[in-house]
Amino acid sequence: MAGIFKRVYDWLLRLFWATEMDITMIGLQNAGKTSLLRVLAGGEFTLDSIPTVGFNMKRVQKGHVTLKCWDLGGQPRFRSMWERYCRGVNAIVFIVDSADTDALPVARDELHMLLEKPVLEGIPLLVLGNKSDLDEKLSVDELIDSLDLKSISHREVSCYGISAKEETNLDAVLQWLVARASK
Ligand SMILES: Nc1nc2c(ncn2[C@@H]2O[C@H](COP(=O)(O)OP(=O)(O)OP(=O)(O)O)[C@@H](O)[C@H]2O)c(=O)[nH]1
Ligand SMILES: [Mg+2]
Repeated sequence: MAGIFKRVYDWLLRLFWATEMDITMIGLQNAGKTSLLRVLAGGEFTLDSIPTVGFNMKRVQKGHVTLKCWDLGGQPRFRSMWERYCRGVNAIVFIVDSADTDALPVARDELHMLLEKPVLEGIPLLVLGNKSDLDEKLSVDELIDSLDLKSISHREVSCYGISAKEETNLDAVLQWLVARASK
């Protein structure tokens, strides 16, 4: 019975208070952006995910909020597009493979270079250390240090550990994003 009330309540919220927000997901190749988006959108996790060429877009529904998620290719040849797709969005999600310590210095440099662009000033940033299911993963504190997140100013910054594979902490990700819908 409670389930029916919840569905009717969500439907009324959507009807009278529908909100759409833009989210851009960036990060180096193989971080797990496309895998995360696929799982958030209700799809299955696959180990043989194909590298993104250009970008991919999916809508994710969370209550009355529709998250329009732009998932960009992370290979070097696509990184020059990141800035364009980050302009004017409600939040930027930067994803790293938390078990790939060799890639972190490059990820840090790419992130800081992007955030220096004046046009992106103030846009909230959510950093996700993906693949927390792997033994070699770094902790959130280690990620904050490796990516030098404490030096970032003039914007909100949060960092979570997640696993797209095991669907760990994904609800916290959606809640964080939805809370930035009207900002
Ligand atoms: N163990 C584990 N593997 C993951 C996880 N998320 C993604 N992967 C794997 O990591 C690889 C890369 O995933 P993608 O989602 O294609 O990575 P991407 O960031 O979209 O890569 P580009 O599109 O090239 O930028 C795939 O083999 C995925 O199966 C995770 O949470 N845990
Ligand atoms: Mg991809």
